[in-house]
Amino acid sequence: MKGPYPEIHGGGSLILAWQVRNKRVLVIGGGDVAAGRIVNVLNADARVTVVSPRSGLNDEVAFRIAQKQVEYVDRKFEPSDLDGVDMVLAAVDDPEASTQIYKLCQEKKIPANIADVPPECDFYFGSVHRDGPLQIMVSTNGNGPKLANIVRRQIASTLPSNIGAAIQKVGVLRRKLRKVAPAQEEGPKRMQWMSKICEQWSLDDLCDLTDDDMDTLLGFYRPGTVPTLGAVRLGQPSGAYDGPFLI
Ligand SMILES: C[C@@]1(CC(=O)O)C2=NC(=C\c3[nH]c(c(CCC(=O)O)c3CC(=O)O)Cc3[nH]c(c(CC(=O)O)c3CCC(=O)O)/C=C3\N/C(=C\2)[C@@H](CCC(=O)O)[C@]3(C)CC(=O)O)/[C@H]1CCC(=O)O
Ligand SMILES: NC(=O)c1ccc[n+]([C@@H]2O[C@H](COP(=O)([O-])OP(=O)(O)OC[C@H]3O[C@@H](n4cnc5c(N)ncnc54)[C@H](O)[C@@H]3O)[C@@H](O)[C@H]2O)c1
Repeated sequence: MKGPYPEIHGGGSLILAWQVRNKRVLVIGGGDVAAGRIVNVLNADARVTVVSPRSGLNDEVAFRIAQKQVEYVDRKFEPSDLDGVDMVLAAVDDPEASTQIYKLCQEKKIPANIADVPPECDFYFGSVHRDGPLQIMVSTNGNGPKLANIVRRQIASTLPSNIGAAIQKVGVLRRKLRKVAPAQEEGPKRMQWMSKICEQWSLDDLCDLTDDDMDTLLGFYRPGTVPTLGAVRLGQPSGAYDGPFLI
């Protein structure tokens, strides 16, 4: 029966923003695919260890090892490498080793991605656009990785060039707001106010917000009332403001 709720269309993946900061990620292999994986997890602030014979390292992986961006073990994978590891990314050109790695990870309940072997992946990578705090991932759920890349680039080309910078400013403002309006009394109103700022201010205005502007804005924070940036710049003191409001 068709209810009033969203219909279920199974067969997708659960797309999440996995917080791996300071988690231990083991990358097995040191070739081209491993190099890409390493960039992905370093950008998410993980602690990365690479296991691969030195003879198989590509230039980029060798560079990151030399720069101490990752820890390095110069040999083939051994099962003890999995001790204390939170995530495994395997990119080796040896199907037997890949399968052994995946089985061990399953036994130890360590989430694993084995490049090129979809049935041996607890999660797939996607094609990612990054602009500061903004990340957009496109997945074709294993159907067409090249098309994921094409769709991602098409989406990215439609985005305003200052969207990442604007989002970064909103992040700072939200953190300041939470101090001014604690959740117990102000939770829902605070969220409404933040949503209105995002809807009514232009991206340029958000980008232009200085630290001082934010303090002024929050100085006359009143739930349900959103001033313009121009009004903020007039620097009216807290509570006494009756200039041009947007709502
Ligand atoms: C997103 C991205 C991240 C990354 O891996 O870096 C990624 N593949 C990328 C590129 C790419 N990979 C391949 C080609 C050659 C052209 C082609 O085959 O289409 C190209 C294109 C290129 O290189 O430009 C070969 C390939 N890939 C897989 C197989 C095995 C198979 O399909 O059975 C084969 C061998 C097929 C064969 O031998 O025939 C499998 C997977 N690849 C995935 C992710 C996962 C599903 C993602 C999704 O469906 O959306 C999944 C399931 C598992 C995983 O690896 O996590 C990255 C795009 C990032 C970007 O560039 O923006
Ligand atoms: N999913 C994808 O998007 C995608 C794209 C291209 C290739 N691939 C696949 O990913 C795998 C890796 O590709 P690549 O281009 O990086 O290959 P590559 O040949 O450049 O690198 C293989 C690496 O594995 C290392 N290695 C081999 N056996 C090992 C072991 N037992 N322990 C530790 N390290 C070991 C080698 O030293 C080398 O560094 C291949 O199976 C390839 O077909 C996947």
